Amino acid sequence: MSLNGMVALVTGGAQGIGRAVVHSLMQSSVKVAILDMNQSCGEKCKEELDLEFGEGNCTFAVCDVSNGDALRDAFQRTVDTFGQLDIVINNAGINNEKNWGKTIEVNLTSVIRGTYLALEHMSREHGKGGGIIINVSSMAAFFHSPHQPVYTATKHGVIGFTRAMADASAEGNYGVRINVVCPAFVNTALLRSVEREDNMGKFVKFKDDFKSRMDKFGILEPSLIAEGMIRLIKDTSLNGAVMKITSSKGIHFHTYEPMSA
Ligand SMILES: NC(=O)C1=CN([C@@H]2O[C@H](COP(=O)(O)OP(=O)(O)OC[C@H]3O[C@@H](n4cnc5c(N)ncnc54)[C@H](O)[C@@H]3O)[C@@H](O)[C@H]2O)C=CC1
Ligand SMILES: CCCCCC(=O)/C=C/C=C\C/C=C\C/C=C\CCCC(=O)O
Repeated sequence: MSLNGMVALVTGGAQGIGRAVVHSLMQSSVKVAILDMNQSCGEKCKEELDLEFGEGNCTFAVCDVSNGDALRDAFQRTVDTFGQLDIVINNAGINNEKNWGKTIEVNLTSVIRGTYLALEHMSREHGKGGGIIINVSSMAAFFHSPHQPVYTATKHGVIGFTRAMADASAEGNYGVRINVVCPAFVNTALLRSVEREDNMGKFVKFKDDFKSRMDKFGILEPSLIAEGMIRLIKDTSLNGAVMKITSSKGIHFHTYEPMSA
């Protein structure tokens, strides 16, 4: 499946996993709208992408995904600029056990809102031509982490929401495939927040235990997560898939018991 000419929107796309998938999409000739709340990082990212791929192939907008109106505007501006929307990656996430309410807003509520906005712009229900949504969860949803209970809860939530919406899309003939990716530890700024009391709150005292998990399970590069996402986009048979990415098994899928009638 060629992605040439498609338009994608990536939240939290200025650095880390988001930035890696933006780069992979642009290598496949996809035009990309990058949303991020980090202005300096986003501007630097766009400058570098313009140099590599030429101007006019990506946009950057400062957008806090937890602000519903701002997110709605950013989706609309993407369609106004590029004329269509085909791929949405709800990637922005934080790790903050101290301000755990914010963690729920960014990691779960904004993923739900981003999915609904994506459907407004892509679903046949709304007279649109279909598309692909990827929501970003974590292996923390499978190996619960005592160091980050609320982060873990949000990542469970993202999987449940995505699978249910994928079924709704199939049953409602939305023409939109909705999948979720669950990376293990990835070498990004987020991972380094394990050292910080203002992120981990009282759980910071477990940081050595957390770090020994990283030593045990290894740390992945963002490019591997981007590779997994491109597979989710290109494989038209995948809807409601839960992709896991770990050091020991690489890119693979979680399987569930079939639901009995
Ligand atoms: N790094 C890791 O070990 C893992 C990360 N993940 C998930 O991958 C996703 C991306 O994380 P990383 O690339 O590691 O983190 P990162 O910290 O390197 O990048 C996240 C980006 O999201 C942006 N962001 C944060 N809050 C935002 C908001 N409210 N509105 C808009 N942008 C916002 C940040 O400014 C940043 O540019 C997150 O959902 C994270 O939970 C999942 C598994 C492992
Ligand atoms: C500082 C917070 C950053 C949190 C980032 C995150 O989401 C990482 C979670 C990763 C995993 C959860 C804990 C342990 C399990 C890790 C990998 C299991 C791999 C098992 C295997 O098949 O090898």
